Amino acid sequence: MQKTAKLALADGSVFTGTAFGADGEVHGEVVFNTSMTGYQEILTDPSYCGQIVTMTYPQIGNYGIAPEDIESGGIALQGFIVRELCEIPSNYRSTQTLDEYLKAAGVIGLQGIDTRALVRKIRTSGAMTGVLSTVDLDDESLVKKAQSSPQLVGQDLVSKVLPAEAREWDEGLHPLAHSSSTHSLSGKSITNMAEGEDQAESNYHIVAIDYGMKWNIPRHLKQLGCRVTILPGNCTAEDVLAFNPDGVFLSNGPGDPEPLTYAIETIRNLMGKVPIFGICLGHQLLGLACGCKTFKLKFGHRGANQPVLNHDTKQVEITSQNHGFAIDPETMPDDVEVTHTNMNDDTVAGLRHKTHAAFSVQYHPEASAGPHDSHYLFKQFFDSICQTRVSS
Ligand SMILES: NC(=O)CC[C@H](N)C(=O)O
Repeated sequence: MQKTAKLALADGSVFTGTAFGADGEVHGEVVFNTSMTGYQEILTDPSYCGQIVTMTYPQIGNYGIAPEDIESGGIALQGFIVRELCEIPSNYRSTQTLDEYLKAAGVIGLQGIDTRALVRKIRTSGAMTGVLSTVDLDDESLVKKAQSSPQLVGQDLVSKVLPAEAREWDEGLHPLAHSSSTHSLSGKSITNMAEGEDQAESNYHIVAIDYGMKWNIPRHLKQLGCRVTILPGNCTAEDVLAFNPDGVFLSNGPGDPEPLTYAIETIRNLMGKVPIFGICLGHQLLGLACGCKTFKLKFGHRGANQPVLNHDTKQVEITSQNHGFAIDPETMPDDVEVTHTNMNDDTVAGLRHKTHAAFSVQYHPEASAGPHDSHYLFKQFFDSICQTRVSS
């Protein structure tokens, strides 16, 4: 028998549909993602911690769940909303339906609502807090709860998703993830990433600081032929330097970057000592460590077709994105420059320090899911590691 679920927003609107996944009640910031594929990677991206995610693509679940496609140890988002759930997936890699997956993970799903109307509301009014419930179906009570649930701004959500301890990462890219443009088709190494250098020959060591990292990032770092050590996002600069790394990577992660003062301090103490590359939250934290400020976007960028202009090459990259905050260019000090711009709204999509080897992007070159246009950034990081080693 079908069970009712409801989503109430802080502006008083209520959407009634059918429940799938687990039963219960959650609150969170309601956001939308425009990707046509990649729902499994979205579900397991820790950056969605504290959020209820709506997919704009009308049918979700049609290729099921494949264990190789997870991006972290579990699902960090609060709830998942689709127009239509596909209950009979067709995919030789699938081991479970989306419904079964959410049930097992204890995550509430809602389907059968007008997701276009919901998205238009968010686009017009901005991301809002909401409550998703299968247990309380009283509109008035749900709206009250939505209005009194906490805002994302000012919260440290990284502490909820960072790993408990350090570990080594040994997995390279999945053979299916190799693109012909940047990776050798033998699946052995990234031939043109390190100018023909074979994976096994590099002895560089990268420390990746994990604020809720998507696993396709260390897969890419490993594919560069480097030793990869992952440290929890609350590590100090001394913890990092104790490994004597050749490069430091700053990961993606959930929520507002400004409250993460411990992470900003660590990065500030690493700058100038070791090459740094940051993605998404890592980009925002690098910017904050350089003296920039961040602000909250009206409804954020979440999807797999965001156009970004590379100022060096004048080329446009189509990128995968998931963020609700951005660097304020007005606050950028003189020793920092913008390298990439989001062409939809002219927000900062990449920056670099003019004197230290440190650069970052607001988007996701590891894709997963999404286009592979920006894979070159991993090579750029590798090159800056090589150059620093040669000149030191
Ligand atoms: N994917 C991410 O790292 C997101 C960064 C940050 N939490 C934001 O929403 O802007």
